[in-house]
Amino acid sequence: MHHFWYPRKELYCENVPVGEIIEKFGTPCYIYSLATLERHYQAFDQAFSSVGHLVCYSVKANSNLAILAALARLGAGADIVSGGELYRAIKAGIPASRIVFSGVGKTEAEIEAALKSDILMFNVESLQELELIGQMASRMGKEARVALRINPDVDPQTHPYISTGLRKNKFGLPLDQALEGYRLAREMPGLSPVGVDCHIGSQITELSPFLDALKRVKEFISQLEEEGIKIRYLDLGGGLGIPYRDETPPHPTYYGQALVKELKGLPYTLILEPGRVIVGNAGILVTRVLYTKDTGEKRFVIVDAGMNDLARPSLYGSYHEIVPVRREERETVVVDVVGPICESGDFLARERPLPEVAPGDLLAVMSAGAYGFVMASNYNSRPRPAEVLVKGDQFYLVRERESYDDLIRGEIIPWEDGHA
Ligand SMILES: Cc1ncc(COP(=O)(O)O)c(C=O)c1O
Ligand SMILES: N[C@@H](CCCC[NH3+])C(=O)O
Repeated sequence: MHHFWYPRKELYCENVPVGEIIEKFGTPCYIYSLATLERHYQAFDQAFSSVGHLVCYSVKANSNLAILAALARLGAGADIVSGGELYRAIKAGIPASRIVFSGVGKTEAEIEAALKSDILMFNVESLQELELIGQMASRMGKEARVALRINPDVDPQTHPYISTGLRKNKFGLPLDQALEGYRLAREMPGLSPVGVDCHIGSQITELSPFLDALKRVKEFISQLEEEGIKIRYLDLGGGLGIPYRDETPPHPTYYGQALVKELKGLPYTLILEPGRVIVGNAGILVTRVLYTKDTGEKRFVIVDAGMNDLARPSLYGSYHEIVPVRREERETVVVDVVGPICESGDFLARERPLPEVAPGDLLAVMSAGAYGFVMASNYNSRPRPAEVLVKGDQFYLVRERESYDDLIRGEIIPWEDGHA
């Protein structure tokens, strides 16, 4: 469910006509619905209300400060994967005591910042990282709370680029190495092994991979207990999918029920790291048609948003619904919707039936709230788009469109200003 709708002929976000926002801020433009975001967070949180739990929103999905601050107000924690995400989460008011730090390549500087902030837990992904965190914590007179991320070797049946829980993926540790890690963590003075972590992939649309992973995690925890290692936190990661087209992922309520059923009576605080399911359908990308052309071979709709603004179609062949901002009686034609980037792989949709459009028309690319702006780049020296948040009948600019000055910030010509 989301709050993008057509009360009459024009697309609205909550109670604001999308066209009105575009008149003010131009295209391309990401537009987010606060009501959708809040509703998704609350539905997800509610699904786990019968057990001790903490929802750590996965910042990588959409890290705009306003989005993070809105979630912070609802009591969300954060799943971060970099020093930059730590900085954002704290700036947005998410307490460090609700932050978990995942990722295979944490640097010393990032670990130090997280230790100084006293985050809830490090989700550790290698034995070398574990040792480094232990040494650094000891040096700083601290004890780092850690979980090892185990790789349960289950197939999440998602796009290979976003599957993370197979043995061949770079994420986590195989069970035997993880066990070794817990033994090490128990002995090292700077470490307190308090959790077990597992995340198997993203855009998962079935319950079974989650349940398979949980089964292996539970078996692993029993093994730990046999060794006298008792954990408090069970972090099951994120990954619940959303409908982009005709997928039918389980509703968070059923996902919650299924996991909770497996955990009833166990003395763990459950941590969840949802990203896409919270923010994916709370955002759209609005773009303007620049030109149309029919090459005889194909019909193209050339728009002002490209793969630099929304990478998912080019990167994964992902499907995003595209709808006209103004609905009119028009003939349906099959087109490729392409951007201005000089790459043949720059498309938002291929072979897509769409109502015929003309230059100047606005199109909305739906379900673009997750892994949209965060993956945008400046390729072809294109400033990244504006981001706008809608709340009821109000709308707020939450990130300015980048300027040409932003594009060259930090660049230096060595032979100017006496440099060389
Ligand atoms: C460790 C970790 N946690 C959480 C997430 C969030 O995943 P999703 O947006 O699919 O919920 C990801 C991304 O896949 C991740 O790598
Ligand atoms: N960027 C991916 C998801 C990656 C999840 C991060 N572990 C997507 O757009 O679907």
